[in-house]
Amino acid sequence: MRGFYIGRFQPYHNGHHHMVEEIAGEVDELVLGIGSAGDSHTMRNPFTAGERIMMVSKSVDEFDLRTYPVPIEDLERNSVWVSHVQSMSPKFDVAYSNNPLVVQLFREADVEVRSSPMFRREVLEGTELRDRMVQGDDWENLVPDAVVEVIDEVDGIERIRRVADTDANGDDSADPE
Ligand SMILES: Nc1ncnc2c1ncn2[C@@H]1O[C@H](COP(=O)(O)OP(=O)(O)OP(=O)(O)O)[C@@H](O)[C@H]1O
Ligand SMILES: NC(=O)c1ccc[n+]([C@@H]2O[C@H](COP(=O)(O)O)[C@@H](O)[C@H]2O)c1
Repeated sequence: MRGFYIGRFQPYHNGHHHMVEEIAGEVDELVLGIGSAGDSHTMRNPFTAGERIMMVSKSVDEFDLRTYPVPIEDLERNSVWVSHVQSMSPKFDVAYSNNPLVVQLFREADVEVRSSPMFRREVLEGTELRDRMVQGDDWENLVPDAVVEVIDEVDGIERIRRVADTDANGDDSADPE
């Protein structure tokens, strides 16, 4: 059986990792949808699809599970989003998500969806992690080691601080100076 799990993974954290570990006990193969793939260099979406593919691929290497990372760009129309996902992904039998909109769209398209309880959500939340990176607070123990390595390789902390500064000044444009 093949599953599908989508997230923005900005960054991929231990909550996502815990979910993949649980999913690994239920499926033989898993497609990892890298959501909002066209977005990067903003406070909400600092990392590129390629960088997120590295985070996810290196992290899930420790599980006995074949995975396929697939970047999925956003669409203006929710009503055709499931078809868009299916057009980009290997075929899957079941979708995993805790995001209410994603759950609703898959169910309306008659795709089986499974949700799970949130794991340590008080700290394992992308928004919280990005805030910690900007503030200089501890975040490294909330993500797999491989994610620390990737963020280091791409100078991610420097980037997120710069974009936080840009966002705070109300400037959405990428100003290379
Ligand atoms: N701590 C967690 N435990 C279990 N599932 C989680 C946890 N955090 C996120 N998820 C689920 O993983 C999927 C992808 O989440 P996403 O990449 O948006 O992370 P997030 O932590 O919610 O980030 P953000 O704060 O940036 O929105 C969603 O289905 C989400 O509900
Ligand atoms: N219309 C659309 O493009 C559409 C609809 C539902 C979810 N999504 C995407 O799916 C992903 C869901 O992941 P999260 O659970 O991390 O929010 C996000 O990247 C979100 O933008 C896109």
